[in-house]
Amino acid sequence: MECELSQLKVGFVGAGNMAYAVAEGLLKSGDISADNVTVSAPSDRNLPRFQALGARVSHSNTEVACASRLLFIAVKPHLVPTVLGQISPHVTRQHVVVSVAAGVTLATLEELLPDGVGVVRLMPNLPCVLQEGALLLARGSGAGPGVESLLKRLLAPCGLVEAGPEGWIDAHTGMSGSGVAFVYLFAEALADGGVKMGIPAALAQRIAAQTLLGAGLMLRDCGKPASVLRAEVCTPGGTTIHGLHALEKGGVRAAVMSAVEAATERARELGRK
Ligand SMILES: NC(=O)C1=CN([C@@H]2O[C@H](COP(=O)(O)OP(=O)(O)OC[C@H]3O[C@@H](n4cnc5c(N)ncnc54)[C@H](O)[C@@H]3O)[C@@H](O)[C@H]2O)C=CC1
Ligand SMILES: O=C(O)[C@@H]1CCC=N1
Repeated sequence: MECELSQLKVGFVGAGNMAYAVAEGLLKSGDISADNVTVSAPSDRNLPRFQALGARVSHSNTEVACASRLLFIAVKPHLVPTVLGQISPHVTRQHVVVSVAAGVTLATLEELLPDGVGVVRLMPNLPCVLQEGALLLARGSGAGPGVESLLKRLLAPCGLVEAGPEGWIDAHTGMSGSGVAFVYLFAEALADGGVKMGIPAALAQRIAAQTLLGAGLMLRDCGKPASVLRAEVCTPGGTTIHGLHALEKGGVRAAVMSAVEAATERARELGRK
């Protein structure tokens, strides 16, 4: 990808939540110019917010492929073969194609695109929209370390960006892509517990959100593992250890591990053709 970043043409096929979160992050990096970004979707429904970012929009996926060098595929997994079938004749070795589709493997992407094209699997999560995502990427054989460095730089405003072997991507999808929803379920339950104990629902929901945010920030920024922070909250004979005992009796650890396992297995299943 031999050009000045300010000249780099970026495309998004698919204009949903993930495309928007990634596009916003790229533009926040300051390296990419909004008028070098083109986005396609079959209807106008999702396009105005991309226009508001300054991007150009289209109903033609091939137009986006032709106009771009760095091309994000951000449609639902079952649509990836159709979309790659459309754009493949317009993709060259000058392109890097980055798929965010859950489960779709590098081998499938490489098979559906011309030989030698650099492909990357990127798994973001919804908090990318607030620049607090957790993203993991894996490169195919046609994408060199320079592509990894470039993506890490461009996506840094989306949150934590790490690279790893492809074998980790489905697990990251289960743990973090889907994991966001597991945390929301916990937040709902925490607030419901507050309501059960007499706190009004709206207040309980705000307190639950702040509790998760505070706990998350401490976990990320204090340098202590979760087990240590948890122990610090537990006064001997106090309230927390009684609550934790109830959670353990409910099998919460096993349930969360099973949720990550089930979501990972589903990602693997989506990847099988
Ligand atoms: N939502 C999430 O939390 C996460 C989603 N993903 C992945 O991101 C991808 C997109 O998901 P979302 O953004 O949530 O979906 P979405 O439903 O918000 O967006 C999909 C977009 O694709 C467009 N589209 C449909 N058919 C098309 C076609 N033939 N050509 C071009 N565009 C077409 C739709 O109009 C829509 O703009 C999926 O593959 C999903 O697995 C990955 C990580 C997290
Ligand atoms: O549920 C899904 O399939 C997508 C992938 C990760 C989060 N949402």
